[in-house]
Amino acid sequence: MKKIAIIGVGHMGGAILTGLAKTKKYQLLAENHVNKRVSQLTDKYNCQLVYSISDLAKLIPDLVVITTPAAATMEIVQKLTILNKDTIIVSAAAGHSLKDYQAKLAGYQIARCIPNIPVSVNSGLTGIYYPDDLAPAAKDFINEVFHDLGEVVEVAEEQLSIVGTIAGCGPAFVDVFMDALADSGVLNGLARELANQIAAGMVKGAAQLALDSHLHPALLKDQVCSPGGTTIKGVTSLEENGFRHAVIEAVNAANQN
Ligand SMILES: NC(=O)C1=CN([C@@H]2O[C@H](COP(=O)(O)OP(=O)(O)OC[C@H]3O[C@@H](n4cnc5c(N)ncnc54)[C@H](OP(=O)(O)O)[C@@H]3O)[C@@H](O)[C@H]2O)C=CC1
Ligand SMILES: O=C(O)[C@@H]1CCC=N1
Repeated sequence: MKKIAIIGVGHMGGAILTGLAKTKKYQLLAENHVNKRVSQLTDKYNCQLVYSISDLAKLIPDLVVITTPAAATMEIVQKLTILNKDTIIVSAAAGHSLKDYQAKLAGYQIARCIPNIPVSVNSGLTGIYYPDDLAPAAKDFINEVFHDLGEVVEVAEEQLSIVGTIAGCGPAFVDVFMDALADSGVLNGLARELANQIAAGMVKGAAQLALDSHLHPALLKDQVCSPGGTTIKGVTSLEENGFRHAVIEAVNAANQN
């Protein structure tokens, strides 16, 4: 069984750990500060937790996934030179270029990715940048792991930021949308739980239809808007209130780093 280590078991690291645990394909390792939240999670998923990079190195992971805050990442990366040279490293931390990693980890196979939080339910979308000189076996293994967590989109490094903003930050934007939909349900007398269920189920179905049909979203929208009907009145209200502009501005705001 291949060993996968997560460094920094926060929201993202925990989501990856959770999704990978469900596959039962890998031996899972984790490194974090001493933290009850983390030990509870690693206990739940039978994942070996260590508190230092030197202890992690002794376990000889095949793949290390870095999910630490950007500000802490380079300090941690510096310590990774004690890992076995065959260890593949993939960083999910935003804010550092591949060159930054290569400068500190000469000779290692390294890639960058931006996953999203639905990896915890194996329905994620991960943008990955593979440098040209990455060994095919390393690329194949990273691909396999992130395919186990959902969809994978291979992108150039300069596209990783915007892909990561839409896919990585996007779940939060959709969550705000779902919460607002549920609020409107509650305003109209629905119980909160039912309103949440309806909002999430609707978003899931609309996304599935878009994926399965490959139709442009505008055409899908047209299918719902009956002439003179209720939906076009709602769409008109969204346009009047700058919904599209608000979404584009949100992505632009999040993409500034
Ligand atoms: N959240 C998301 O949806 C996504 C996040 N990312 C990226 O993932 C990274 C983490 O984000 P997120 O999970 O949201 O943040 P969190 O704050 O939830 O998690 C960070 C984790 O890293 C741990 N940590 C901090 N410093 C160290 C260290 N020196 N050594 C080991 N572990 C450390 C923290 O431990 P402790 O809490 O004990 O201090 C915590 O468990 C960021 O770089 C972010 O850009 C990328 C895509 C999506
Ligand atoms: O909020 C953040 O900075 C990270 C990057 C993508 C999603 N979460």
